Amino acid sequence: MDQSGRYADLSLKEEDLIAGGGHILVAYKMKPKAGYGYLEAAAHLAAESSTGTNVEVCTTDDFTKGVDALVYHIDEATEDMRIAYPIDLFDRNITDGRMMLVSFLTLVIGNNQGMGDIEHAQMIDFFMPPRAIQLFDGPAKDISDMWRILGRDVNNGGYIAGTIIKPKLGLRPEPFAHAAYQFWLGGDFIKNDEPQGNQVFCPAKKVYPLVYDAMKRAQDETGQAKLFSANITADDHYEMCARADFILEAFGPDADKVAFLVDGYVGGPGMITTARRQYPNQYLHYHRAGHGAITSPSSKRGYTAFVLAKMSRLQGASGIHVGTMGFGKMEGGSDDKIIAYMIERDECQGPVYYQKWHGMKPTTPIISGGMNALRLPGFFENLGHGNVINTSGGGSYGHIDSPAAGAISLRQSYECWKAGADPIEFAKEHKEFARAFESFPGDADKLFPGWREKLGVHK
Ligand SMILES: O=C(COP(=O)(O)O)[C@H](O)[C@H](O)COP(=O)(O)O
Ligand SMILES: [Mg+2]
Repeated sequence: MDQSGRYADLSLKEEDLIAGGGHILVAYKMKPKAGYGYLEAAAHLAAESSTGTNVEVCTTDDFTKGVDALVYHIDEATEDMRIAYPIDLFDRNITDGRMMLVSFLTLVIGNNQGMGDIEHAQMIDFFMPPRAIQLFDGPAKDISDMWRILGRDVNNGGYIAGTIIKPKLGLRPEPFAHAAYQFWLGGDFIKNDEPQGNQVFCPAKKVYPLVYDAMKRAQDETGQAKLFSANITADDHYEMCARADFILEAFGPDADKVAFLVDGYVGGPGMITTARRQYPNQYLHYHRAGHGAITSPSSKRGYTAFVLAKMSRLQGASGIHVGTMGFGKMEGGSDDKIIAYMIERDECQGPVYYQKWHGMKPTTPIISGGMNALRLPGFFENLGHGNVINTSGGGSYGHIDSPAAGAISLRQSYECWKAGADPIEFAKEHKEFARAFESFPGDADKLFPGWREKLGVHK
C-alpha cells in the first residue's frame, strides 16, 4: 500500500520545521529493496516509526493523523531521506514529565531496522528543538569539574593525561593497585578497563580500598590531585548502585575524585540514566564497548558514532569515548572531529543539522584506543585543541622505563604540540618523550622517519 499521501509532504521546508520547534528531525541514508518505489518505501518507514503500520486501521482518527511522522526530503541518488517527528510522539516519564532516550530510539531507529521493503536505513544525524533540549537531563558534571579538582583553569584547563589499567584482566588486587600507583606518579586519570569489575581473583571490595590507598600515596608524593574512573556497569541497576555506593564509601573524603564508568552501549540507556540520576555529583564516563556492531563505517544500518555521541550528551554523559579519529588503533578518520565539536560546543554544525544546545553542559571527548605520546601531536593538530581526557593503556604501560614515564611522555607530547615544537627537537630536551620513540619504534618509524639518527639511538 502506498502511504506517501499521508506520511510524506515534500513541500515542508526544513527551516520552517526548525523554526516551529515542534518536531524532532532525523536524517537517514535509506535504500529500499528492489521493486519498491523510493517515496513509497520512505513513507512506509515513517508510518512504521510513528502512527502507522503496513495497512490502514479503522481506529485511526483525525487526531492520530496530526502526530504522523512525515518524510519531508528525499534524494534517491544519494539515499538521503529526512523525517519530521512531532515531539508529542515521544514517551514522557510519569515521574517528572521528562523525555527518555529509549522512546527516541524505539521510534526513530526501532522497527524500521527490520522492514521487508527496506534494504538498509542508517541514522546519520538528528535535530532536537529547544523544548526537547529542556526535557533531557544533560550532564550534571563536566570537564570543568575535573579541572577544578586538578587545580587547573576551569575554562581552559587543558589535557588530562589518563590511562587504563592493563592487562585488561588478570591482575589480582595488590598488583592492580600497584599499577594504578605507578601511573599516578606521572599522570592524572585512571579508568578501569571495561571488563574489570568484581572478578573472583580481584574482588571489588578488596581492590578499591587498595586503589584508594594508592591514590592517597600518589597524591602525597606528587602534591597533585588524582582521578579514578570506576566501572559500575552491571545488568541489574541495584547491583550497579551497590557497586557505586561501595566505591564512594571506599574513597571516603576523596570520593569527589571518583568518576563512574558505565558501558552504555552494552548496558543500554537505562543504565546511563540511572547513573546520571542516582549520582549527579560524580563525573559520568560513558564507555561504548560494542558500539562498532552498529556504528562501524562499514555498516549501512543502525546509527553512526556521531549519533551515539550526540545522544550521550542529551542523556547526561559527562564524557564519552569518541575514538581517536584515525590516529589510534580503532576505526575512525580525521573527519570524526565533528563528533568532538558537537558534544563540547554550545552550538555546532553536524553532518546535516545545525544544533543549538542552549547552555546544556558539554560532554568531554574521551580519546582512547591505541594512543601513545608519538601519536598525540598529530591528533591534537587535527582536533585543534587538547581539552580532552586521553586514556592510553598500552601507551603508558608499554613505555620502556615505567608507567610514570609513560604518563609523563603523554603530558610532554601535549606540551610539545601546544608549543608548536618539532617533536624530534622537543624529544632532545624531554627524556620521557624521547624514550617513547624507543618504546614504540613501529610508530616512530612511520611518523618520524630518520628518528634514530636524529636522536642518536643506535639499536
Ligand atoms: O581499552 C581501551 C584502549 O586501550 P589501549 O589504550 O591500550 O589501546 C578502550 O576500551 C578503547 O579505547 C575503546 O575504544 P573507543 O575509545 O574507541 O571506544
Ligand atoms: Mg578498554
